[in-house]
Amino acid sequence: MIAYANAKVNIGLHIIDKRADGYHLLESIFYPYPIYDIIELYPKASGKTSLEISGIDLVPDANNLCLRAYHLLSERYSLPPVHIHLHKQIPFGAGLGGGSSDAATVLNMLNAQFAIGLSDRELCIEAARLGADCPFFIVNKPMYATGIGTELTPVDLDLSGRYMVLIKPKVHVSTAEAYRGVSPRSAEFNLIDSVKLPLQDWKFYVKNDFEDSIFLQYPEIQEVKLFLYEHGAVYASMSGSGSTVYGIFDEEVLLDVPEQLGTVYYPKAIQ
Ligand SMILES: C[C@@](CO)(OP(=O)(O)O)[C@H](O)COP(=O)(O)OP(=O)(O)OC[C@H]1O[C@@H](n2ccc(N)nc2=O)[C@H](O)[C@@H]1O
Ligand SMILES: Nc1ncnc2c1ncn2[C@@H]1O[C@H](COP(=O)(O)OP(=O)(O)O)[C@@H](O)[C@H]1O
Repeated sequence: MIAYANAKVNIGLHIIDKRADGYHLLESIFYPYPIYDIIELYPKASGKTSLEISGIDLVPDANNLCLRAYHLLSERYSLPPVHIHLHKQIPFGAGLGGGSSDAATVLNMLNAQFAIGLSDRELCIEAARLGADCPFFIVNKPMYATGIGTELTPVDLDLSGRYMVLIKPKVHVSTAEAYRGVSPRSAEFNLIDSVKLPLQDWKFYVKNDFEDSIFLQYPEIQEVKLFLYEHGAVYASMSGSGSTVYGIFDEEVLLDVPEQLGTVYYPKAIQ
């Protein structure tokens, strides 16, 4: 069985409070983005569950979210061993949720392959054990996320007529470290109302609270945002805890991105 795991971007992100266990309460819009990891999974007649990774350089250790997703379900449903081949294309430490997407995709694949019969709602509960971003990838439609990111409500936001480009600076940002650098505060503007405004007004109202502290630490990420505005983006923002910055354009663009700024990603259909 082969499946494609897409990325996400965060449209606005307010960090509202910090829980006693250290997790933060937030509001954000999670929006699917069409770049993909490719996952092949098949049952093995014998031996142990194994993971092989190609594409972007990521070492296949026991903490890989593909394996954690397998072990989560195999403990409860005594699944046979499987082999997983992850072809990694979504950059990590990028705010694109690639690891969470892989995990959600493996949960979906196991559920189908072994006819476990879990509903999407039940899969979301399992996914939340693997990461706060993970349930979103089970639903995989534009969602207004609250709580620690696991409470999801469909949101009426359609950017399909626009063109979104990503630039991933060379630096990786650790999510846990990024959360340690922010101070929660009540949101200045209501996010759901703000995204109903014309796109050219978003730059005044749709904010990612991680930007201030991350831009201070990594000015090269802010440079990417300025580059996107200078090259015609109607709206640009860092995604999640970074380091990727996306720009939304009125029409298709081909950007001449200086090598030192980072790697550019254009939306692409599954190949
Ligand atoms: C910031 C966001 C925005 O969508 O995405 P990324 O930038 O990572 O893609 C998410 O909140 C990331 O979610 P996810 O990457 O699944 O986080 P987890 O694995 O659950 O947690 C990693 C660490 O981040 C911190 N964390 C995570 C979520 C949250 N609401 N509050 C937190 O404080 C915790 O320190 C936790 O140990
Ligand atoms: N399948 C996976 N793909 C990417 N990263 C993974 C995976 N499994 C575990 N990780 C770990 O999770 C970290 C965060 O990866 P990822 O979720 O892609 O980025 P982000 O949190 O920036 O969206 C990586 O640095 C890596 O150590």
